Amino acid sequence: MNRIKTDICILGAGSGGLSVAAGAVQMGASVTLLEGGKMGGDCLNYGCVPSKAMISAAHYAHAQAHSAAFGIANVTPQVDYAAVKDHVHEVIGAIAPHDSVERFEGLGVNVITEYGRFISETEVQAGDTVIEARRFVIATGSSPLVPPIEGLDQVDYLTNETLFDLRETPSRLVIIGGGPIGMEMAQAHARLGVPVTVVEGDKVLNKDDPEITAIALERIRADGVEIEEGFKVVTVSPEGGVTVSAEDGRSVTGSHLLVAVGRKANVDSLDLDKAGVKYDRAIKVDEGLKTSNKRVYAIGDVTGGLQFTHKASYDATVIIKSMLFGLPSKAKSDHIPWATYTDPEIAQVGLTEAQAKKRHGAGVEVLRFKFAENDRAQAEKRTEGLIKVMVHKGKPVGASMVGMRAGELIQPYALAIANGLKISALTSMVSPYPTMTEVTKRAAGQYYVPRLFENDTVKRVVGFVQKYVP
Ligand SMILES: Cc1cc2nc3c(=O)[nH]c(=O)nc-3n(C[C@H](O)[C@H](O)[C@H](O)COP(=O)(O)OP(=O)(O)OC[C@H]3O[C@@H](n4cnc5c(N)ncnc54)[C@H](O)[C@@H]3O)c2cc1C
Ligand SMILES: NC(=O)c1ccc[n+]([C@@H]2O[C@H](COP(=O)([O-])OP(=O)(O)OC[C@H]3O[C@@H](n4cnc5c(N)ncnc54)[C@H](O)[C@@H]3O)[C@@H](O)[C@H]2O)c1
Repeated sequence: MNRIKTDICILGAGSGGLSVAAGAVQMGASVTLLEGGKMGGDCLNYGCVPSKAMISAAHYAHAQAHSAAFGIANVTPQVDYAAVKDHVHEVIGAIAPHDSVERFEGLGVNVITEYGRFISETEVQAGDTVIEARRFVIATGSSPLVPPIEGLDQVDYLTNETLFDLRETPSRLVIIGGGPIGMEMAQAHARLGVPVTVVEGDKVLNKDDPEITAIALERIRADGVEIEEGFKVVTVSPEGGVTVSAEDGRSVTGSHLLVAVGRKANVDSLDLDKAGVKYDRAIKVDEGLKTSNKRVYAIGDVTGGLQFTHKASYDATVIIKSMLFGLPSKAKSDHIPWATYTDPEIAQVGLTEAQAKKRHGAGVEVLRFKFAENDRAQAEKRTEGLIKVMVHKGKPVGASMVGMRAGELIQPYALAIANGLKISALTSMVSPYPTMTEVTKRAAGQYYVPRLFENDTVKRVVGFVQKYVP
């Protein structure tokens, strides 16, 4: 058995682990990084990257079939599903060098391509190496949750770990779960010509503001996605390919089944008890992302909560400050945005309207601005869209958005909320015309409409100045 000593040992080379490794080694710490699966983790190999690459292919298919409004004849897209998957893997391949063993070794990180598990409070074993470290970082991510639904183990089903390797075109895709994975993949497949049914136990996209999601759902349904809400799957059978059935007797049959019902933290093989690290469904961390063993941090999906790539990278910045410089550092979550890449996209930062009213009561003002009033949206014929901004004491506390590229357009509000800026910071920004981002400024401008345009005092002052000031 080899024994090595290092300042920082990181378990998992996904978004969180790689961010810690790159930051810590370049600031002078000795770093050992363990990865038993693929470098880049879920995001690169089975998550964000392949899903967005598929969505991009679906966008081109949809555009071919919907160009007549611009004076260009619609054509029926000739989709080669296997070639779409080639494109997906090309994109993964293009990004992979950035996350590779070679790049990280080049930065000075000691990379061990093995899974690690704790053997004591200060040691981890990976293959035939025992690593003793000053600090450990658990960044082992999450896996698709496969619920104990009767009959599910009797059929072939897909998850995000296998979907992007499927090369035969489904004749009908049934998706269990109408969260972001389910809805992004449903619309992408529908646009690529695959009939799709989503079955959802609750409401689809239920973590977002319903006024916002209703606008996206209109277009998703128009693309041909069938949605069955209140359809909690209780049995699955191989009948007719694959059939899912709900408690109330409804059933849906397809050729392929995608299970997208949430995530399970990767804690099982870590021997956390030997490290004195407490966990239940996820690893428990304090505000500084330390576990119950103060030498061990946990970041990203394995801690539950918001499960996004940018959240895992943010967690990395929080712990680097405390591990490398011994400074106090606390993770916040109010300023973490998210976007769901349906078309139109849905984006959120801070509080939704319901959350803001619950937290701040009647003191919350909700500003609204429709994309239809934006000239660029008119030129693009993408007028379906809405931004809502929740303001408390002159500061935005949340923004919810639906519309073309909402994931990009939400960012001025992510900046404002992260830095506690006033709504006037948004209105004093000058946006180039004609851009979609003008909607963010125009929404903020609504704050001043009653204060400036519907205000008798302002009118009196202006009248006085016009009459008496030369
Ligand atoms: C289909 C899909 C689409 C998504 N789209 C988006 C998106 O558009 N935007 C977004 O922000 N987020 C998206 N996400 C979420 C995002 O992928 C995750 O939040 C992110 O990957 C979490 O990063 P992480 O570092 O915590 O974990 P991961 O990226 O999962 O990395 C964990 C790594 O740890 C390794 N590992 C596990 N156990 C051990 C061990 N014992 N020793 C060593 N290594 C170990 C694993 O092999 C893995 O490589 C998506 C997820 C899915 C499934
Ligand atoms: N654009 C993005 O940033 C993006 C995209 C995809 C995934 N993700 C991340 O991955 C996570 C997981 O996504 P997800 O869509 O798998 O999970 P999710 O938890 O967001 O949604 C799962 C859905 O499945 C439903 N469900 C559960 N059991 C069911 C049953 N038996 N029958 C019918 N419906 C059932 C739930 O009610 C829920 O709405 C997300 O929360 C997010 O953090 C992010």
